[in-house]
Amino acid sequence: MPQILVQDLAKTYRVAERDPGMLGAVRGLVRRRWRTVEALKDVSFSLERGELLGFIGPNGAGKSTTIKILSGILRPDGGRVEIEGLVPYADRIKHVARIGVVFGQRTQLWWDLPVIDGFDLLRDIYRVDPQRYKATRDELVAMLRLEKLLDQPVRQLSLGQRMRAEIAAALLHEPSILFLDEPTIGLDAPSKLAVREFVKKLNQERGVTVLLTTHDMHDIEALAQRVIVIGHGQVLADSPFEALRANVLAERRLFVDFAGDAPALDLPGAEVRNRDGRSLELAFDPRVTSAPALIAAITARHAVEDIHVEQPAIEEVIAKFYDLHGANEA
Ligand SMILES: Nc1ncnc2c1ncn2[C@@H]1O[C@H](COP(=O)(O)OP(=O)(O)OP(=O)(O)O)[C@@H](O)[C@H]1O
Repeated sequence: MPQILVQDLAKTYRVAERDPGMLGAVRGLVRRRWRTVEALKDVSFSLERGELLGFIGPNGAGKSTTIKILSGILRPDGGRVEIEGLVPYADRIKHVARIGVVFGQRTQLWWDLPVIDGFDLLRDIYRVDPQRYKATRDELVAMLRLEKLLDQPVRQLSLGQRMRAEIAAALLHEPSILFLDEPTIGLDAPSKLAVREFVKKLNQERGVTVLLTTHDMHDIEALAQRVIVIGHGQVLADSPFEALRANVLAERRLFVDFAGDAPALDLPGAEVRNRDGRSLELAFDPRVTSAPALIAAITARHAVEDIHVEQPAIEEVIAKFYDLHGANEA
């Protein structure tokens, strides 16, 4: 039995419609019109203990809705969810003791309280054994470099500092599963790296299962062994990222700087993408030709100063995938 099982999950929201202007607002008070939004149609996947899953999709695809259902905040309209044998929305109290949740855009700490007091409150809420709590807290404080922040009210923390405190807060009761909804949103580069490094360690050394949603493809590249892409309320892909790349945008790019002006080249299997002064950019499909074959053909006929090969950035691969599935912003 997988640790997380999701089958045919469906969730529809009812949204009040309003005509524009003041008159529309008044009319809306008297007679409401409703529209439905199918956030999830039939989402199915499962996760084994210790996996680190990147859960991605364009804006409005249903990622947060899925996390809210998995964490027991929302009840689905259809389908089945079981996490360690519990149904999150039905067995909420038992369930929340086993999971940690971080929503990048919201805080679970108390805005006006010093960080350490918020931690202590969570200890009481989760009824964590005091000795165990102290050991876990001190370890998290050291790992996330929170020592100097403990006495500061949460509202005084920078975004990056707050995010580190939020992650610690979500882990004080030692959950076996961590849901991270955009944990690096708005963070500067060093803070992003710190969060990534911590999440990786938590997963690899403690075996905590992680489900991560993010729009930052570098998070995915750095962390996720497996990626699920959702769009239109459905799972569009579920595979290791490299398999997705191979299916979507296998092409490689060859960048050549010539000793003189870049020549007009016509090489089988390669297409000139850009030619500018002495530089040339070629795109090629590695299943058709290879970088060494192209380099050999070019250097046999032309004096070359520099040459390197790149693969398309992960953002490009994902953008192309959304495009192919007509899944841009739902
Ligand atoms: N409380 C709500 N009431 C009405 N509609 C909602 C509500 N929450 C989400 N939706 C709608 O459900 C759909 C899925 O939203 P959700 O927040 O799950 O997407 P997401 O993939 O997390 O998007 P993003 O990447 O923009 O955060 C969207 O069309 C959204 O407008």
